[in-house]
Amino acid sequence: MIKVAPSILSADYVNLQRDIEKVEQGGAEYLHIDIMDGMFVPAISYGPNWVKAIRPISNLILDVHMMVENPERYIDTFAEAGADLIGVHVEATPHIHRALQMIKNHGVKAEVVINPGTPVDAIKPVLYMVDQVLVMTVNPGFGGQKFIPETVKKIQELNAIKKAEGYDFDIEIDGGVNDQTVKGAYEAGATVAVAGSYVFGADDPASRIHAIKDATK
Ligand SMILES: O=C(CO)[C@@H](O)[C@H](O)COP(=O)(O)O
Ligand SMILES: [Fe+2]
Repeated sequence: MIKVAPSILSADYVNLQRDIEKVEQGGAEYLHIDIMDGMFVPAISYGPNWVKAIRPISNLILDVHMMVENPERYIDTFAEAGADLIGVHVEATPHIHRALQMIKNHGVKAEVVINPGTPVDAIKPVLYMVDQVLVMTVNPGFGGQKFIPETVKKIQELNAIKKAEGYDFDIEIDGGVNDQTVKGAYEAGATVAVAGSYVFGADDPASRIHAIKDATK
């Protein structure tokens, strides 16, 4: 069964604690926090103070997805704010190995992220050192977009490398995930599903978490 990471990008910010409690009680394992800098992606979302504020009110794994140019500038700040896992895009820095090393030096789980247009080959040299790979299933920047089915082939390719090399990283998917789109990705090897609008778009987010999990039994 896949692990679920609700993305607070689609939560009700005025009632954030209530929404976080709903997904925690609903069986989610992670809480996905999208950091957007207005440069790597057009939108600006929120920063490390949100991670710091959420840390004491939740036991969920705080999964920080940095959509930030040159993420090395802010890794220390997010680690100190209480992130459990930090993801950096291979497209956002010429120093992906250094960025991942910085995350690991804090004792925080390190994730490398690839956009739909980036081949798995681009991250092969760092796969030995990561705890999680995030395969974007939409182009990053906004919630509520449509799942790109062609990305499933990349999950398969990554899973084949994982098995051949004996790596034990998780494979996360992010974008357009619901109880239908998650199926093919899960069969291809995805182990963690981010879902924003699908989960928080319902009056009862727990039912949507269960639907994703039931689809991957
Ligand atoms: O990183 C991103 C978007 O760039 C995501 O984490 C979104 O928050 C996913 O939203 P949905 O596609 O599930 O609505
Ligand atoms: Fe994300």
